[in-house]
Amino acid sequence: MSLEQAKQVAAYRAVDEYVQNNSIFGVGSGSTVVYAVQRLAERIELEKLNVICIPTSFQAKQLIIKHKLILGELETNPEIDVTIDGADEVDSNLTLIKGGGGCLLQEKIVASCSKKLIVIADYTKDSKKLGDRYKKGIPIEVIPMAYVPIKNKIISMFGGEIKLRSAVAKAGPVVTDNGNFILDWIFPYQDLDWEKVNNAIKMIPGVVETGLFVKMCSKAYFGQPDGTVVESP
Ligand SMILES: O=C(CO)[C@H](O)[C@H](O)COP(=O)(O)O
Repeated sequence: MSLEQAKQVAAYRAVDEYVQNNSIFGVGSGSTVVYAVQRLAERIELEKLNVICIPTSFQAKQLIIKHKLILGELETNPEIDVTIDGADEVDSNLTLIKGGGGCLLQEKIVASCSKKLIVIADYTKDSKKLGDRYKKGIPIEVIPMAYVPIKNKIISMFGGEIKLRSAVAKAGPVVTDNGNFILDWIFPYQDLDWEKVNNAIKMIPGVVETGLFVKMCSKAYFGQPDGTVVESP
């Protein structure tokens, strides 16, 4: 079974278990979420469900529109029943690294408004300790004018290495859906208190949000190479 199929089985399982009629649903971002929205659209059509979808990015909004689902916003629906989203790495405490796709700010806002955040991923994202699997670092969304001082401050506080994320089909940095830059912090591989690290980074002026999701995720589904799905916890 391919990695894509592993993503799909995890996504289908989560949507089947968590999406209910007359609910508000947060739509995460990334390649795994594409399968979740596919399944959601199938269920809505078959079961005639009433589900309002709140996007976490431009990509998520496009998916909602493409599948002709009901598009909502936090202004009118500030309380979300469940959000299903991908992750770059999930440790044994369900602490997440997110933002590999650059959408961490809106993902965290929507997750913070959700009664439940459910993660869907393939088996390569399932780790014991952050840094075991995802080697690109923790994404940090920053105000462009402040990226150099922020980079220096994080390195002097915690060490490691920081790269300004570069765009692929454009010269220069990635600019997020919110007009900001992304720093990828390759942190020293050691036992860190992620809640403290997250709070300390967030206190630096110019930091908008980090891709560290601590105590936010209720459950993770990992699609396996044999087509089964492993749940955590
Ligand atoms: O945090 C994210 C985007 O900001 C994604 O959820 C994360 O990068 C996982 O993406 P994929 O499902 O493509 O592996």
